[in-house]
Amino acid sequence: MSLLSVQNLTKTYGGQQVLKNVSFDLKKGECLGLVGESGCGKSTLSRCLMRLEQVNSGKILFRNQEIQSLSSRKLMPIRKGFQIVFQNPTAALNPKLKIKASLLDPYLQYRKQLSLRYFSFSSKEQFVSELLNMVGLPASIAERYPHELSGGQKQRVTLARAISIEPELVILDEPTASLDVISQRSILHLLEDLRDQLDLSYLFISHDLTAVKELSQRIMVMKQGEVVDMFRTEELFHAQRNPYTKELVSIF
Ligand SMILES: Nc1ncnc2c1ncn2[C@@H]1O[C@H](COP(=O)(O)OP(=O)(O)OP(=O)(O)O)[C@@H](O)[C@H]1O
Repeated sequence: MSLLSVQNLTKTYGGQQVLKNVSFDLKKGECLGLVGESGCGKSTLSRCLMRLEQVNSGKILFRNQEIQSLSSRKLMPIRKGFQIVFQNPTAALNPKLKIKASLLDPYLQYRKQLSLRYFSFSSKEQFVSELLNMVGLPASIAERYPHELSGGQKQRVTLARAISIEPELVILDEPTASLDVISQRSILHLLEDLRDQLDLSYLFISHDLTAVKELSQRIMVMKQGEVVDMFRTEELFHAQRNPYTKELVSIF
């Protein structure tokens, strides 16, 4: 069974069709990479999948359940199964909240529907420290504010927050784009570790074909709102690739 199934998704802004019949499946345990030039609709797709935007037509099925037009109340118990990590961790964290408050927020929101497998909750302090430990940060970070952290540390915090309710799927929308090369590498390694330890599936959106190649089992290529190519990662250099994929490969 597919964890996520997207069928003929269409999204229009004004008169501009930004997503054109986008269809794909993502299997449990899989990392599906998504690449394509700036403006091709990658972030719009991720916002539609998260139901931050309403689609014009098409279906989004999570665990075989249609979610594209569910009410907020009906979506709530399903919504805990998928989380998103954005490109800019500074914008994703409330500057007025200490890290511990940001980390507790999703748990407190969903606690009635949660039965945790990997984390335990005996106290707020212990839970926050377990989360920080999972993303390679010291427990003392809990008492700090976002502006007291580096970009790499902030992205680790947003990852800790995303995994705190043990989702099955995490949408990674260019999670390393705002970081320096060394921090990018360590976040990629962390993503690999978290996937293995927490049995996660990823939709990994990135401009960085090298990073996508490293983390993903399959790669999907978008151009001007359409999926133009989809293949197993080891087939990236095969002759039958779409000309646009070949163009992307030649840049890297
Ligand atoms: N809220 C909006 N209102 C109107 N147009 C929008 C809106 N959001 C995105 N667009 C347009 O939709 C198209 C796709 O944008 P989107 O941000 O999804 O691309 P992207 O592939 O994620 O780009 P990047 O890699 O630069 O983040 C662009 O032409 C953009 O201008």
